[in-house]
Amino acid sequence: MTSFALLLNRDPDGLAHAVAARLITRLVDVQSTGKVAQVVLTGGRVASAVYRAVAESPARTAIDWQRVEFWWGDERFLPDGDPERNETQARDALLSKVDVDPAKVHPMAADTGQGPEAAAAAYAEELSAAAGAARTEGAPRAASVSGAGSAEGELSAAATSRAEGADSGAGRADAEVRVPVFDLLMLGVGPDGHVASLFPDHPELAVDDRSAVAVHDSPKPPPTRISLTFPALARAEEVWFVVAGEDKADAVNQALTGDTVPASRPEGLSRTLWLLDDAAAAQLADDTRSPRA
Ligand SMILES: O=C1O[C@H](COP(=O)(O)O)[C@@H](O)[C@H](O)[C@H]1O
Repeated sequence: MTSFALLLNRDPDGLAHAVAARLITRLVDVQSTGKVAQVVLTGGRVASAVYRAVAESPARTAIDWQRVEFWWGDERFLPDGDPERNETQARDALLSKVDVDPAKVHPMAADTGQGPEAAAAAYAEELSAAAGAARTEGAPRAASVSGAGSAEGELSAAATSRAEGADSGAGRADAEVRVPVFDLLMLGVGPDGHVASLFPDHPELAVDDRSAVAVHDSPKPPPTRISLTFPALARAEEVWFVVAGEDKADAVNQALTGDTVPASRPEGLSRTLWLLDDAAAAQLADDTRSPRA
């Protein structure tokens, strides 16, 4: 079972700084075990504020940025360098400010005329290759449901039990979903309860045979996107939802009290955190609330 916590902060700025401090600590903790940290970034306003806060924190020097692998949970399918791309925002706010290894930064492809389906397939290939590399380097940090021998050697007991549960479904459709085990997956939530670029009532919610998918007709601009699928989002040790603003309060309440919105589905293999500002938590019942971040 994943452990679960809800942590509040007064305003978006306080939230961003609190999440930045946690992010630095998480990366330091993962690296202290000798691993290259695998992080999945999200997009949006709070995420950018978190990245800026990390870049501005003196504690950022505790991280060996060359030993962090960066992935994205979703992307707005736009030309390279477009300011609306999640990649552009993360590069501007953080990745250009610290000494990352360019080979370890894995943006989803920009729109170069190849089409979002090809771009999503290429991302799935890249994830699969990274999962394979993790296995051959002797650090079995790969998650796969492709058979009983899948490499969950370093997963927590909870993660192992979930991975075994998944493995037991011989012949299931998600047999080809192969991604590294992410140490941290950050997710925003839209006012409609979308997570990554998985929108309510869209067909991508049901995709379970790939790790990345093209998204069309997104209700939030731009209409064309790429997103990790739910099976891929399920391969993270820690999932952090980072949400600010009154317009998200209904979606947060729905996600935490039922299974009516996409954001209710992702869960960390070992830990799930909901990191909210007071406005985003406004509709939660008092007994759902817990200590401040
Ligand atoms: O379009 C997107 O929006 C959501 C939330 O963004 P926010 O600005 O409302 O915080 C984000 O999680 C997602 O990655 C992004 O593509």
